[in-house]
Amino acid sequence: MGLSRRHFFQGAAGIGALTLAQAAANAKNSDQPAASANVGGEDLTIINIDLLEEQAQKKLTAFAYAFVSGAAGDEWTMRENRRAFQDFPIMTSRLTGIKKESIDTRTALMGMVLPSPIMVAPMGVHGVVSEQAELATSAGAGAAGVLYQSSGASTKPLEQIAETTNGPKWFQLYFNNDIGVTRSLLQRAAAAKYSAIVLTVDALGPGGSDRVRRLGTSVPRPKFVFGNHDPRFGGSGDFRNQKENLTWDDIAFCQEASGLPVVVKGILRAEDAVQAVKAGAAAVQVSNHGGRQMDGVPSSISVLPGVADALGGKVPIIVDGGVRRGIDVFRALALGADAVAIGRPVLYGLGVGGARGVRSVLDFFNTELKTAMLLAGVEKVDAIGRGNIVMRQFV
Ligand SMILES: Cc1cc2nc3c(=O)[nH]c(=O)nc-3n(C[C@H](O)[C@H](O)[C@H](O)COP(=O)(O)O)c2cc1C
Ligand SMILES: O=C(O)C(=O)c1ccccc1
Repeated sequence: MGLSRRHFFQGAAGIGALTLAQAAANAKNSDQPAASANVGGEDLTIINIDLLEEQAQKKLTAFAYAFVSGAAGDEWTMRENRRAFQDFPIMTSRLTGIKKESIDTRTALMGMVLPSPIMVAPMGVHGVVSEQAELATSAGAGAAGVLYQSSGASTKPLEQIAETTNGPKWFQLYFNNDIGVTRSLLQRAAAAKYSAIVLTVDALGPGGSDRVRRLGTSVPRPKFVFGNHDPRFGGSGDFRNQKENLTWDDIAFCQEASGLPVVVKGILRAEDAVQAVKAGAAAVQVSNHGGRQMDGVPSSISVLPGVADALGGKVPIIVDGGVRRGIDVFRALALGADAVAIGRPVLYGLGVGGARGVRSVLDFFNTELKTAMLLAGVEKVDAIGRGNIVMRQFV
């Protein structure tokens, strides 16, 4: 099997294959992150993410740590998100003549060229972790040159977040029962120059966990603030009034109301991925919400190859869940992802080191990814493919 992967396609309309060179020519976002202003906090030396989590546990309030680290039920899916990477050992190529300086992580995605295939997954209420909340997280992501997926349930309003980051950004939507509220959020996201809508389809609300419940009233509980719905910031509606009975038609609504491409987040089943594209999705995000909604569903990485085969390169695939090492990013790319989103580690970085802590976490992943590419003998992200994995399950 060859190592080369499919070309990238732009949008659900199938405009055609977009090579890296073409995408670079079209790119709205520079492939070099702009010099970052006002990135506060503290640079962190990250040995690994488990050690960072230990530091975060010491520094955060008991509630904040339980809220971020927890997952639904017995947390089997959350553990499985990490364990299942081990089902896919990496196959390397030797004597390739590739050297460190020529490793190129640039990634063509939805008409942009990103410096790396790593992005920040949408997470609600960063205010629970840090006073500056999403303003610090998004600034840190921008400084690292990493795309920021901004949660619809952010503490700060989406406009303020957009002003703070100098990097590319997508807006994640929790579809409101009140269609007027949903339309207004979509229009605000477009006006604030988010370049895609991420429609989350796997969640009913904030993820509860036994870790949070067992704290009971023994610890202070912050009030969740939802900046996008706060009338003081031009918002309306109640965040909790979320539409449970989403249908395929809601994808087209998001596209039409915003004029932006729609990424459907929370897909596990290959048939759902195909249906999402038929319904107008410009990309699919394979995810189980970090195991925070339904426990017992499979890990993201285990279902990724099936989704990739079913979509056959028609639209880009983003994957998230349990990514804690550069080699995890590498494995996800090899199994068919075009980009990889990181969740909890980013909030641990925020809690321990503010904006600079976030940048340190993202730099850690980028550095580890480059090392993995060098050691595997692959020069470009686009050339990472199934040939880089020992396919024990899928031969
Ligand atoms: C504290 C927290 C809040 C989250 N909030 C959202 C959210 O608002 N919207 C959403 O689509 N996903 C949300 N997620 C899920 C993440 O986008 C992502 O799917 C998951 O965290 C990835 O797994 P990882 O944490 O193992 O990297 C949240 C996850 C965490 C940990
Ligand atoms: O906790 C979550 O996983 C989540 O999606 C969420 C939703 C709303 C507010 C905060 C977090």
